[in-house]
Amino acid sequence: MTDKIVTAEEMRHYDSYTINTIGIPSFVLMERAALAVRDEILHAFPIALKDVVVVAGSGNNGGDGIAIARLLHIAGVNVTILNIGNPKHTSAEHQIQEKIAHYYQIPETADLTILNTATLIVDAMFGIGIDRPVKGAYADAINAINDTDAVIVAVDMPSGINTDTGEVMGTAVRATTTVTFAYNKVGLNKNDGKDYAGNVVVANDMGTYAVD
Ligand SMILES: NC(=O)C1=CN([C@@H]2O[C@H](COP(=O)(O)OP(=O)(O)OC[C@H]3O[C@@H](n4cnc5c(N)ncnc54)[C@H](OP(=O)(O)O)[C@@H]3O)[C@@H](O)[C@H]2O)[C@@H](O)CC1
Ligand SMILES: [K+]
Repeated sequence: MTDKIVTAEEMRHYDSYTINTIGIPSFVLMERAALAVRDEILHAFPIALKDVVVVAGSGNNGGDGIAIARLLHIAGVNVTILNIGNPKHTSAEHQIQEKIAHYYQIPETADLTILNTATLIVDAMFGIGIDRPVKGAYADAINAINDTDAVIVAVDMPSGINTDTGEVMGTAVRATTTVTFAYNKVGLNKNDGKDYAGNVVVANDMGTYAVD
């Protein structure tokens, strides 16, 4: 157990060392991340599981989200994936998660109105990889998430919150709970990030190696 609080760069360094030097495949880390979020959802929000929508961006945060959708689907939850990312920019891990989700026949849509029927929303748009202000369709999706009465579980970071400063980058998801991976993040503890994150759960058994 550690109370280490890290920046995006530190987290990327630890992830990279764990994957490239130690040799734990990134897909293993992604599955462990997804299992942690699934467990938190099933244990903390059993009464909000009627209609779950996973909002997935095109990077690895979105890949986590699609894995979470699969794990909830396997657990018998009615879950739909709302894809808001750019299909031309999907990460390798995200593409594999998509392929697996298709085999499981998990419903997918690009229609934001599905958010109005959601009892629980998993925010997997952007994690530590957000690098510019959120605009256009991405901002519309975040604002639509915030306009619902659903429980909102953010994956790693509330989308739109700067991992290092806690500042809102244009607009940001207001989460009920944020499940963050390996270590707490600076941006979950200062400025608006503190409020937008809601209850912060650190999934600290990821196996990520904290090398200097
Ligand atoms: N590394 C690991 O081993 C592990 C990582 N894990 C997970 O991966 C996450 C990090 O993944 P990541 O590095 O792919 O970044 P991520 O947060 O998905 O964002 C990049 C994407 O967002 C996009 N984008 C960014 N800003 C944008 C904007 N304003 N407006 C619009 N688009 C914007 C950007 O688009 P592009 O710049 O390509 O156009 C790209 O598609 C991390 O938080 C954790 O959840 C876990 O699985 C555990 C193991
Ligand atoms: K997120």
